[in-house]
Amino acid sequence: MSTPAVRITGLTKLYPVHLRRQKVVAVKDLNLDVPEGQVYGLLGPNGSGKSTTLKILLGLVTATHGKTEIFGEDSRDYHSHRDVGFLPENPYFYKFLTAEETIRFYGKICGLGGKALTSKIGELLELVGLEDARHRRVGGFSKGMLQRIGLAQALVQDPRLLVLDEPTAGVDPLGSRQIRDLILEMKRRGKTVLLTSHLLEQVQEVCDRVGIMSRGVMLREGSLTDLITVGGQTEYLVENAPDGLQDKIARLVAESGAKLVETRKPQRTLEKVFLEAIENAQK
Ligand SMILES: Nc1ncnc2c1ncn2[C@@H]1O[C@H](COP(=O)(O)OP(=O)(O)OP(=O)(O)O)[C@@H](O)[C@H]1O
Repeated sequence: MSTPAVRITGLTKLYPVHLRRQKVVAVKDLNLDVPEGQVYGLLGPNGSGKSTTLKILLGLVTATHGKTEIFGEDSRDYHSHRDVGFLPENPYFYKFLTAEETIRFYGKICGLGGKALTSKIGELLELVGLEDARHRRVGGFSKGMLQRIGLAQALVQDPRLLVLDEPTAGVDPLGSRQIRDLILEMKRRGKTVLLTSHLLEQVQEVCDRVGIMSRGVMLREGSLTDLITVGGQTEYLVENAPDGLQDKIARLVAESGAKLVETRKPQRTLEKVFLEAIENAQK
């Protein structure tokens, strides 16, 4: 089997509590693999240890026990970070810089420069849909625009692994749709994405694998399809059903000894209705 993009083995993190002897257990004996080329969603309620796990992986916080690897290298070694782009939970950007200057700033930190960086900036602004805001100061950006400029900075050195902490938190449905489309585009380009979220429907749309954490412990983990498929049942979707078909189907099902559990009209999600209404109004 190929080396996973991320491997976390027996990870535990205890935070000291000021003036107390007992410690907060933020992460407890966590194991997970993120296969290369997949989108992995780490889910859990507030305080379940998601951000701590990411911070340890990125070398921003030290682990109490356990091992974290990026493409087979110990992630405490900063060389392993050359292939990683990171979008923190609440990214902070210099308000007086424009979108272009912001990406240039991060590009230079990553050792890029000259014409290569200038063309990279154009490419990234187009990718995240901010070409029109190229010369606008980031201080006036909406939350959705800030997350998109955050994604652009995470992509500046063309990393193989993207780590996104709550990429759509606080973003409206239209903005979060754009971010999800970008995540899928990254996957199409062969990148691996590890993200955290508590917006479950959104995770369901983009993730191949999911881990559910609570109080630092991994409760469930696996491929999204395995986790959400209801065993022993089959759904049929029929278009233009003539009168009487439903009764015939019910009879056939009864004759076969199976049980017809439910017949219902398919529904669209409220999000789809919302996005359609907004998009039509913008035409
Ligand atoms: N620097 C710190 N010092 C002490 N305790 C901390 C520190 N950072 C996090 N914790 C505690 O560790 C636990 C896990 O926090 P963490 O931020 O990793 O959770 P999370 O799942 O990312 O939550 P959220 O969804 O709110 O971002 C919480 O109980 C939190 O209070």
